Amino acid sequence: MSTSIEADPDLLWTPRKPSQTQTSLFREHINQTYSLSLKTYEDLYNWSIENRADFWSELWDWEKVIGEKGDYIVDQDKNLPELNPLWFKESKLNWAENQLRYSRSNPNDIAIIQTSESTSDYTPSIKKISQKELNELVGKVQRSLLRDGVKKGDRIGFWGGNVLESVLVLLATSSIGGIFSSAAPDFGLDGVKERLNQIQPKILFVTNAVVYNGVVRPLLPLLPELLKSLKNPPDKIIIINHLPENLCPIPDQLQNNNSNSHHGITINWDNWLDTSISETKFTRLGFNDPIWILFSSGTTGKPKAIVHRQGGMLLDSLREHHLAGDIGRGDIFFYYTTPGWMMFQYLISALATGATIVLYEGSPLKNPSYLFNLIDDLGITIFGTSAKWIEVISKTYPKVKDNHRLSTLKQILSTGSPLPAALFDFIYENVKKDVLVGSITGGTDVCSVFAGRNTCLPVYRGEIQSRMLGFALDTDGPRNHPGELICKQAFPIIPLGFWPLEGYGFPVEEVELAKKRFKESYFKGEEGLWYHGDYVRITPSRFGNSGGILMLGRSDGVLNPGGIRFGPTDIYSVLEGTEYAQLGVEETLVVGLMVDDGADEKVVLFVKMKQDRSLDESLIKKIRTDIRLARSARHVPAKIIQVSDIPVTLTNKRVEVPIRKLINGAPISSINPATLRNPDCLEEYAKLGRKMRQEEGMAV
Ligand SMILES: CC(=O)CC(=O)O
Repeated sequence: MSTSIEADPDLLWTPRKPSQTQTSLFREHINQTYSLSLKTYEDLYNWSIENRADFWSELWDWEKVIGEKGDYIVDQDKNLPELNPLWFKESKLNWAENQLRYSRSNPNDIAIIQTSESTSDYTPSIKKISQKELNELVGKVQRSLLRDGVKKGDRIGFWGGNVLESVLVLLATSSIGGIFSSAAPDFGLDGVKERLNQIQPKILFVTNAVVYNGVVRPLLPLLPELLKSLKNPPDKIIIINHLPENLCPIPDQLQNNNSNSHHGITINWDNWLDTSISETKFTRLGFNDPIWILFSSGTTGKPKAIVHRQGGMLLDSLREHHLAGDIGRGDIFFYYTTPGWMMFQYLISALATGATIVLYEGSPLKNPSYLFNLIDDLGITIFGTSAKWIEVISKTYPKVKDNHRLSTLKQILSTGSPLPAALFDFIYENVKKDVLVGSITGGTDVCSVFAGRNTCLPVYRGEIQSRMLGFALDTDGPRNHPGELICKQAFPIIPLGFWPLEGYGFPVEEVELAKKRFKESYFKGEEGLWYHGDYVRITPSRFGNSGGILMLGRSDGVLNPGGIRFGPTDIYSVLEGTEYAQLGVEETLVVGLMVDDGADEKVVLFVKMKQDRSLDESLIKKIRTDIRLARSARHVPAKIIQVSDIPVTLTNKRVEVPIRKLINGAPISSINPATLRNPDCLEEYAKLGRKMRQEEGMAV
């Protein structure tokens, strides 16, 4: 451990006024309330997990949650393995009421800015919606849903772009106690079908089209086939004209039903919407009532339909945005996402802090300067994206700071995959020096962040700043060694389960199967600890930060050649710099091939090259040398093979686990193609697997 903060070569950024941050002020408040003398973030973190009931209760008050808290928080002693205790059992609240709370106190503040990509014949205008307008719009959607008989527990589906209406539908659904679920425009028909068939929405909203990479991509032509394939189709389909109708006309099969009457199957948003004006009314519900269903990008079986609880989602998003992130009124918060990713919910929940949120629909990369211009034009203060986007920018648009002022920008958040150390350097050298780079991790399973950005702490190269308050995170191995990320105590954002939950009219066998699958997915072993599926290392505590986190890959993608365990990221990070991009390397994937009857494994590196470039002997030699020098001889892949494509999930994550299974002999049918963006490439891996197994003298 370094003795002085300035002497640490990995230190990249320090907060200017750490004592003024929400976390430090909260620590002072805890000290006063409980007569304690917690001095550092680490002290507060330890207190928060040793006194969970007090922590989450204090958080409720600190964040001025609207609702009745009640006396019961959680039974601290009834921990995992009770698996999933109820929290705040006596409380009553409404998620949407809390998201819209600034519409009463600050009606003229801008709540949402909506912007979209353009095409050669379509230039959308930037829309700004005030808090008051937002409340009234949600009220209109709410009344229209109620008129259509929507009630507590009904599922409402949304398929389409990251547009204002998606937020209105989510808020209105929650105001009534409905359960929201959305799919992105780029999910193929099978992906949408699988989701809708599981949850059976009463009403489905669809945007007529989206623009991506300058091209109009209509969704309506897919709708007739989608509806035909649903076991239990929605009562109504509401079409949102995100693009002008002349650019994407309604197909004939849908035209017939498109009437002003509310009995048709498909109705245009404008015809459906109740236009009378009055404020939204909120039904207060229990903390543990469901709010939305997210789908995990698991690659075997049906996607897991994860049900989250409204109180947990509200309280923890305030912990994340306001307490850890100091986001509040005056902030303009952008996160690049689609409604098919949990970052959509992450972005929208920042409304409860009073910040303005920015919705962007379109490709983030068609013009790499576009989003940086947006930061300057809108005065964005918090900018969120994926590690992949930062990597592409570092290769295609490296001189960011020469072209953009970025004077309002305070934080850059990154997720989706680990942010390698080289990309921290890229941001600080080429984007902005005085900015908090927050690599954040959590995911669909918790719909929040377990470890991430923290405004009261320094940023160290390659590290996630801290474990978040209230989560007893650890690894299943010794400290400072890589291990699986676990949570040792129950927390209020454990999902309620997988859909269907009990009590919603689904067959008992389906409910029981969902319960079993849920338990098997996260709670391993006798102790019933929460296994998050990530392979990580918690670094030693530095300057009171409770230890940062290094992400090493998905835990089941762990490599173990000759008994040396390491994550795929150890290899990716060596090959991710500009040098390899210039040599033509586009993407890589690393997995283990089982040898010696499963007693050992060989590391196999698949490389996708840019068009017209090939993986020649000299490049293979360079890869081997660089990995040996940067890591160790044990990390050097035994096989380095060029492939035509690297498989990714619908949310663009590389999939080590199914490819590992495939090359070790599992059939292609064991992988659900609807969960992948490019399932056509699986055949190539199956063939390569057979060839490699033959070379190793195994039966194929
Ligand atoms: C916060 C996250 O972890 C988001 C994701 O990568 O799915």
